[in-house]
Amino acid sequence: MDHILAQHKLTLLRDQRLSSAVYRQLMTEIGYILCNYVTSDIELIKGEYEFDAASGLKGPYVDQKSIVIVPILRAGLGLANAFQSLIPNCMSGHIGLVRDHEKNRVNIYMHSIPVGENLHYIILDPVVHSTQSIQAACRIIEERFLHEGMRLSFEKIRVASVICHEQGVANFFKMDHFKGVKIFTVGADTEEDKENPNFLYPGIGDAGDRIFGLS
Ligand SMILES: O=P(O)(O)OC[C@H]1O[C@H](OP(=O)(O)OP(=O)(O)O)[C@H](O)[C@@H]1O
Ligand SMILES: O=c1cc[nH]c(=O)[nH]1
Repeated sequence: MDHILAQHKLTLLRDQRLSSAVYRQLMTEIGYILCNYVTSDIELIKGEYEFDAASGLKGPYVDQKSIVIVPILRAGLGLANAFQSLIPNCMSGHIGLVRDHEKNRVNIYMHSIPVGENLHYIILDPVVHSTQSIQAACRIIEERFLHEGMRLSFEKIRVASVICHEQGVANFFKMDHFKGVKIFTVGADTEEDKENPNFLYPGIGDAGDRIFGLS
């Protein structure tokens, strides 16, 4: 996402000296810009709203309930306020995941996902690294559809992120299973931290810990 203000704010987020308050604020500000981009190509269910009863004049409006934001806990919550501010009547789903570095997998500890025809899902996760977390999130949404006897088109899933690992995302797009998923990101790092390859370099640190005041 080539937006100069988003790039500027990503540069600031990379600063390890930031307080959690400033980190969260920057994350929210990036969230507003991301929300604008992520929703710009969604074929939303639009209608006409009569805003003047006397003249019968109408204008276009969006069926906000056709959008489901899905923050991946914890760090995805850092983007949720921005999306909820701009789409205040959207639905929210939640997916709780945590990476298990030793076993090289993610553990799912909760999920709550509304399902329906014509819904658009926006997965929120500031960091997309190996992509295991967004893969798990996509599969959970897919399974929820199957459970309800419906088939999910992955074209209905968008991912909003702040920083991605270039190689991780390239690998993700080679997987036929997730064909149709779009990832929106502000920056892409090519390197991992030499001392701890579970983190990107320069990255934005441990997003969950930094948002919630643990580092
Ligand atoms: O693409 P991946 O390799 O899966 O890594 C990205 C995930 O890792 C972090 O979450 P973490 O598991 O640390 O949990 P947290 O959000 O609770 O900190 C981050 O918030 C992403 O969800
Ligand atoms: O928070 C996170 C998660 C994965 N990789 C990172 O660099 N940061």
